[in-house]
Amino acid sequence: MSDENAMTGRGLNEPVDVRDFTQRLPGVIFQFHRDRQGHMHFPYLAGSGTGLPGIDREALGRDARHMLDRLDEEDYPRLMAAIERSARWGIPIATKFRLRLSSRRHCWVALRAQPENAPTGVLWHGLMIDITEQMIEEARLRRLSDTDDLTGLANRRKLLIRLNEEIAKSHRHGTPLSLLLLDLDYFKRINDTWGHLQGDQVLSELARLCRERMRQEDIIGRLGGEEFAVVMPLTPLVASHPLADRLRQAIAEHDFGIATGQITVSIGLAEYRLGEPRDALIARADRSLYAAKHQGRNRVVS
Ligand SMILES: Nc1nc2c(ncn2[C@@H]2O[C@H](COP(=O)(O)OP(=O)(O)OP(=O)(O)O)[C@@H](O)[C@H]2O)c(=O)[nH]1
Repeated sequence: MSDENAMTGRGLNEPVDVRDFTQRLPGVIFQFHRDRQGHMHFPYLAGSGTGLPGIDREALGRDARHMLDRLDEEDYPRLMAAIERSARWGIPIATKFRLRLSSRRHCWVALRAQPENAPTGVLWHGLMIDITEQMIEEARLRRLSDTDDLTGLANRRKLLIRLNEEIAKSHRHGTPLSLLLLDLDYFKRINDTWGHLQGDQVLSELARLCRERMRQEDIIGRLGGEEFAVVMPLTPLVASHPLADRLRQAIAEHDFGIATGQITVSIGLAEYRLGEPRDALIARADRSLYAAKHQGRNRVVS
């Protein structure tokens, strides 16, 4: 007998009280049945890990709706499709979903299940584990990898991903899309005169101003250094130009804590042309920005 088994006083594979054992599992093991009419229930459900709070397990033995009704709206159709695929092709289900605990709280559940054809329909054998903590940690790490440290804006990587998505939408629906590139004027001078820390503060304050001035659906990011970008969905140039100019003016008039009028920005704008590659759009906005610098700064060029 190993040391471990010596502790339990049992030999390996000696009979255990299975009922007691399953109730102590840090998860739920189950059988899930769907009959030919589509009625679903859990003939077997045991374990303690996934609390299924507020869900009566007895009731699940009669009708799985008691749990399915608590599924997050987005996850419900996804899980139903996974069940359908699994039943049709005999492939395992491997997915995760959110269960509503209250109007504002939910938990995440990972589900694995193996289907088997039964005389009455399809029977799955599976397990569910609460993965809420892992999902929260994952979301925290994702936020970190998407966010610019100094300003809290989307970083370059995230902004380019969002730009790709908006270009795809614009391409599909033929809707307008503007890209704005913004660069602080003579920022080196600000750093040299007031110090790098003050420079950092100007960048954070500028980010705050952009967030305040732009619309909820606009995506604002810091491309790096003193260069920022705003992706403006559903916005043609005729609309984005006055918006950009109002932003430019607000920045020029803002008190950044150093002499007002010291901080100005140059802005380059471009509107997406159907079928144009992303980098061509960026290059056109960049050329406009270069022209704004060249023409004397503190201006918008499209
Ligand atoms: N404080 C601070 N400065 C930064 C940061 N990133 C880049 N910079 C500074 O931004 C300055 C950019 O200088 P340049 O590229 O010469 O441009 P500029 O002085 O803004 O001149 P124009 O763009 O031509 O108007 C440099 O001094 C960089 O050190 C940052 O995170 N914090």
